[in-house]
Amino acid sequence: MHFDYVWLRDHCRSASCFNSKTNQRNLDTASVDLNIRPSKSRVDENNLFLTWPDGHITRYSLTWLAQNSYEGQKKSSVQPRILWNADIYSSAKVPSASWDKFMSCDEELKNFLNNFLLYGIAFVEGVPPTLEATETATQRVSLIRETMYGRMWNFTSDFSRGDTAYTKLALDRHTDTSYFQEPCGAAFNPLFCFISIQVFHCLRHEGTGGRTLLVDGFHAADVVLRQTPENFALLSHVPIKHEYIENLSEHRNHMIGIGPVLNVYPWNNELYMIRYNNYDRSVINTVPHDMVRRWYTAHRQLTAELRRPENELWVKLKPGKVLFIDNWRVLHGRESFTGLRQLCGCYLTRDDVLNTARFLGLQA
Ligand SMILES: C[N+](C)(C)CCCC[C@H](N)C(=O)O
Ligand SMILES: O=C(O)CCC(=O)C(=O)O
Ligand SMILES: [Fe+2]
Repeated sequence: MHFDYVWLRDHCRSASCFNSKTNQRNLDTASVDLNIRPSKSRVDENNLFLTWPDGHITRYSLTWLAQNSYEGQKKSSVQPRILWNADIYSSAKVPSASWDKFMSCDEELKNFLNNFLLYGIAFVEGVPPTLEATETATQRVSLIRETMYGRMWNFTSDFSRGDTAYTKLALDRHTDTSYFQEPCGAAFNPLFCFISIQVFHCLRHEGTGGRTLLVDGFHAADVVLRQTPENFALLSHVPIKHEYIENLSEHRNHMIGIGPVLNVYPWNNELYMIRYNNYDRSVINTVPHDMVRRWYTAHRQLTAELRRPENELWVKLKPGKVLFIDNWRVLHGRESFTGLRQLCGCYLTRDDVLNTARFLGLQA
């Protein structure tokens, strides 16, 4: 492990430098000489002690240093995940949470969130097929993220908005709100059918088709990384625009989100977000001419992985079965359909989902 002296001085956890009640730094970092060196140092079995030129003594536990070193972070992952194709997910027989227990028992919520973090999708069954119950279920997990689609949405194929989601057409796999600077997490109830973590809940459906398609974007990206690392690198470095332009008399919106298709933490190359929406991808003018073709080649390889039939998990959402989707990881789509099909759901704020998970003791 390597530590810089200025870093060590900045991370002093003594009472005068750090308020352990608020977990906030008291020390004014700008007052530390950038060339500071301790005048004395000492180690015992568990601690390192440094005495600074002004006489101030800092004690670091060796465990704390190991946990917080760059070398330690580089080797560990921020969030454990199980990458899946249809077979892996089905064989895992991941249980759905049941509505009553989900609402009343923290252990049930914890199991639900654990599955959600591991697989990027999770279900709650037995939810009343109403907007209100969907909202109640969602609030157990997170704050609801209000967007230009509203807080809770209740949508059907009435073309009430300038987007293909509001039709009976098939939708190929995609992530939602790729045109936001920070895409939502989601939930769907098929009045219901749920999606950001998005919630989809299919409230009712009379007719044919309309199954939901789910694909683990991280599984596909991982194959690209292992087979063709230079393509993974392109997709994780080249910024791309996504755009939503709606021009209806009651709804005028123009959203632009810019960022790479694959988003990775720079210190360990761990993937944390995929933005993939070929419908909403905008003009590519952020890429130098000599890179454009290589980017398309990389994008094609990712698309081919995402489209492998063995990676497709098809589910028929029934009223009462709420689907939560980590919209930063799992792509969703749907079959075309006939008849009446109504879904309600909402977007979630990712910070608040992770907050709930951490509160329950999960690594997130
Ligand atoms: C209907 N509902 C509000 C859930 C989604 C509408 C968003 C559709 C958009 N093309 C996107 O992919 O973000
Ligand atoms: O109709 C569906 O099942 C989902 C449509 C969709 O992709 C969306 O609303 O984001
Ligand atoms: Fe969508």
